[in-house]
Amino acid sequence: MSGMEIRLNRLLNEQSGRAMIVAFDHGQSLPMKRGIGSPVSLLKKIIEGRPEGVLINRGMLQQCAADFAVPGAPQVILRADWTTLDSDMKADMGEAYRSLVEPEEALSLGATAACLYLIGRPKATGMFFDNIREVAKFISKAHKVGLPVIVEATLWGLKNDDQKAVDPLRQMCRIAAEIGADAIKTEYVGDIEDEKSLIEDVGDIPVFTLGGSATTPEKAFESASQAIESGAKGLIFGRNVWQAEDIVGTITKFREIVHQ
Ligand SMILES: O=C(CO)COP(=O)(O)O
Repeated sequence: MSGMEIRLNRLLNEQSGRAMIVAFDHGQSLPMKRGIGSPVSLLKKIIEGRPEGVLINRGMLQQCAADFAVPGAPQVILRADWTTLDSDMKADMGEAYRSLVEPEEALSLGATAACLYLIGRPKATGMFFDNIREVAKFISKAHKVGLPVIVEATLWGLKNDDQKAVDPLRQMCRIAAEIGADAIKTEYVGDIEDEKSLIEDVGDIPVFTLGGSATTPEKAFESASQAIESGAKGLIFGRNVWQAEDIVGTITKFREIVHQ
């Protein structure tokens, strides 16, 4: 077993073999809702809920390194890139993608894994060429130092109307798997059989489901359950966790769904 596999398995719960991961990497690419408080106190609450991992950017990891250094703290998944996700930013500067952190830096910052976007169907087709090359290069460098890479395969490009269209999304996930992703992060497409087909099509690597914008707790819990029923290895949920009134209680509920 390689260092990469050892690190990837650290993300999984020892009983269920699955993971509830909280994404808190939004501030780098999206406007944050006013009044939700300091990112440091939010991150401390997230850590208190004891998810298996937290997806964050370099800056917040630097500010909260001590909280991740205590025994039993969640594993760190470092967001290693940036893109224009916000519609105002897209209107202002167009679609763009850059990787920001090298695999060696991710390791030295304490990351167990890194996460990078692969954004399907941008209007600016050149962006996809850059995106796929940068992710593939990152994977090849990361594997030299034993760092697993989660590729976030999406249809967030401006050419696309339906971000959950199963066949083009299945293709994006397959591309991510083919360029060497160790795990995939992608949408729950809203139908268990469709999601199963997408998960099956990437082979043997784990697929984690992302959350999307905040909805009612009932809807978020339902789509989380369906994603797990489809065969997802876990959740990487953000706004439905840290925009909730009771962050720790919400993580506990998602953990029950994932580890049932
Ligand atoms: O994809 C994510 C951020 O990287 C997950 O966060 P959301 O659940 O808020 O969409």
